Amino acid sequence: MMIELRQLTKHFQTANGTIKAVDDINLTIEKGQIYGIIGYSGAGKSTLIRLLNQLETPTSGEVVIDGKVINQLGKQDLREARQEMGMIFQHFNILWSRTVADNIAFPLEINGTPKEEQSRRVKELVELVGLSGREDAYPSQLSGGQKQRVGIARSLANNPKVLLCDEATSALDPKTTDSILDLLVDINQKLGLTIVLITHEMHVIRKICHRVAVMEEGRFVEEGPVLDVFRRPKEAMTKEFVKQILEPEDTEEAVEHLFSETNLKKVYQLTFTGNDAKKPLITSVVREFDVAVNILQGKLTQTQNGTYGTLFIHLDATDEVTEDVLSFIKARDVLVEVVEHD
Ligand SMILES: Nc1ncnc2c1ncn2[C@@H]1O[C@H](COP(=O)(O)OP(=O)(O)OP(=O)(O)O)[C@@H](O)[C@H]1O
Repeated sequence: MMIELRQLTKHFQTANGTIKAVDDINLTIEKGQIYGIIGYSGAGKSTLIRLLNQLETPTSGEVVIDGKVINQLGKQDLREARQEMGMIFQHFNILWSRTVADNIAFPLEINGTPKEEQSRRVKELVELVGLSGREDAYPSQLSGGQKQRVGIARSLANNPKVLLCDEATSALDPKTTDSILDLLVDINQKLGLTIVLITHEMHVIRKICHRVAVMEEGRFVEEGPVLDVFRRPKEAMTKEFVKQILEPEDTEEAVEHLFSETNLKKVYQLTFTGNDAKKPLITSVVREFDVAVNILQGKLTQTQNGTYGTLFIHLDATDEVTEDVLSFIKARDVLVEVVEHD
């Protein structure tokens, strides 16, 4: 395992009393995992991520990174341990007076890496993050996505084992967000890097995380594989986040609309939870059975663990064939519910 938090607590004393920013958190993150922590503003996410690299020291508890209890290290050892953790930020934290190449070289200069080695490493990193050709540009000449690519390259300069991402895409538009998230997955796979990210956007969790924790008032109210949490959100807060990507009200409205526009009496709602894809399933139904399948509406979303979402279909077949088709679908681990018009 790469990261372990043991009864981790951080309290702040303020004029209005004690704030429990992080309150007795236990967590294990495996090597190579992309771990997401989601919560609203004030939940304690920033404090938690800052505890991971000791920008904050805990009130009590332990932060274990790659076998070392880093909140008990002396200065020199802590400096070394920190080199194994890169961090990227919402507002990029890049140096405006330096070129792309010199920004990326900065951490290498600081730790005295020889010039030649610096140039070699910068070239590698520029390629890795897709900035070839922009080495001599200044930050003001770059788009937001490119600035974050510089931030990512710089954070990787010292070959860290862990990358911490603090709302790394929150300042970017949706398309740029997706390209940066794709880059993070690419780096995770190529380098086997463990990634911990904090966000208030479910889309980010959905797109790249393997596991997620939902944080509220310093605690994790829910934790697990992304798909399990999507499938069975237990807490009200989690349901709100899951809604961000599934919008069930829209679906209900759409079905009402469907019934009012057509004279259909019965449709089937298929819920996919981690299956490969809808297409092969529907194609094989049509091949195997004497049935016409109308796909009425659907919202399917890809996660790191498979497809999640719902599809509304209408079947034009005899009752017997319909029964067989439904059994066939259910046998493929798809939940089937009947929606009837009343
Ligand atoms: N240095 C500090 N001194 C006092 N209180 C603090 C300090 N840092 C954070 N807090 C408080 O701790 C709580 C958690 O803050 P934190 O910034 O970790 O939350 P967050 O989930 O990251 O929210 P945001 O996204 O707004 O930063 C808040 O109530 C905040 O006001």
